[in-house]
Amino acid sequence: MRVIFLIMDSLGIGATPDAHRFGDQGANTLGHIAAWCAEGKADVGRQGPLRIPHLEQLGIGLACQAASGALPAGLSASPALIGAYAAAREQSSGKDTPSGHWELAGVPVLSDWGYFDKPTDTFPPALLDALVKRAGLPGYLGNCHASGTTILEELGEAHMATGKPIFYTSADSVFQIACHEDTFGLDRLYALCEIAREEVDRYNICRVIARPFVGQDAKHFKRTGNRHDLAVPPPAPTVLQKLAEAGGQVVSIGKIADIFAQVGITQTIKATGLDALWDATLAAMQQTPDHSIIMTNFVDFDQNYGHRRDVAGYANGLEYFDSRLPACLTSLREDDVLILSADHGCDPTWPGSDHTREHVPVLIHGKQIPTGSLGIRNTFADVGQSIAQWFDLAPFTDGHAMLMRSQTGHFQIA
Ligand SMILES: O=P(O)(O)O[C@H]1O[C@H](CO)[C@@H](O)[C@H]1O
Ligand SMILES: [Mn+2]
Ligand SMILES: [Mn+2]
Repeated sequence: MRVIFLIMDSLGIGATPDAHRFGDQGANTLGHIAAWCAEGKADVGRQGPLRIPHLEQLGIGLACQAASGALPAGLSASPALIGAYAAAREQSSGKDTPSGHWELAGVPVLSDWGYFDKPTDTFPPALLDALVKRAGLPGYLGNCHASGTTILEELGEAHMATGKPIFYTSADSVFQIACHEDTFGLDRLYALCEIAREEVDRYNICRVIARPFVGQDAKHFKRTGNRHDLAVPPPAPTVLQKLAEAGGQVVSIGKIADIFAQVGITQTIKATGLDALWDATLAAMQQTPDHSIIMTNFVDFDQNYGHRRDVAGYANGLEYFDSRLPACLTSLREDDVLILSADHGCDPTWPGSDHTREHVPVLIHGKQIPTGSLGIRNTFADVGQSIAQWFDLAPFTDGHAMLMRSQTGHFQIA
């Protein structure tokens, strides 16, 4: 058996009961995108109601309805279902990318991360001093909460002129560093991030993120695919690590290896953009042996559309993603299982530029997988627990398997 595990980064399907803790009551990434499309408010580069027929057949509309009480506008109430679907709630304390991925892989993060809360003068002086000293910097810019593209427009030129890196953060437990690839240098940025990783450990920060960019001036700055995330390792063995230790293959495509701090990954494939991520995923499906997990993170939904509050862009991305699904479905072997899910929401119609606390879809398809509802799941860890059961790995303390696999490879709703 192989599991093809595709993460549509930030594709939430409706606020969770605890969303008020985050100011996210009423958020609904998929629901609001579909509504805007149906109202003709997302006609840039595409037109009209949201068209995602293959995701619909996998149950995404019904999962959104189960989570939010409403079917996304334009989607069918009775699609010709080809899989089992659920809506899952996050148990982890944060709504960040690593927490979401780790919980999906069986390991929720119940402790709190450290956060840099203040909107300006954000970072502790001791941290800033240590970075300037250890990295031999002429100073720094930023030191605030910001959207990563807005801050380039504001400070990118000053950065080029002074050589001072741009430090910023968000509602997530992150320390982000933006530097120009040519004037500052990519290797220097990565080296600076390594130092920062050591320095932010004492603040219990989940990730340092290198945010390299290119371009001559504020109007033309563009972030590149050389983004690099330095995460702390997951707090306990994930299903990836368990399978790798049992001799299986774990293929990371895109950001997955970074998100898991390389733990439990046996092969890393880099790719940038929805098209290249799909190409790499389909190629890996041809080459990867039995007893393996292929896991891909489709970051564009989050990074290019969700955080940018770009509804039309998000809709366009979803329609493109959907158009690549048939090739994936026909590449599935007899006992392969395809899982589509997300790590948190990032509603592009929501105020600000941060993630939103939402249910995520869990869409499971395979030749042996029954069709129907798997209900509302109280933790994303139900996904990791299921995969562990399928591969006959030791069970997790969190989560309940959603579908049980018998010795003969037959699946049954648990
Ligand atoms: O605004 P940009 O730089 O895309 O950053 C976003 O990406 C980070 C990682 O997901 C989030 O914490 C958010 O700050
Ligand atoms: Mn994410
Ligand atoms: Mn994000």
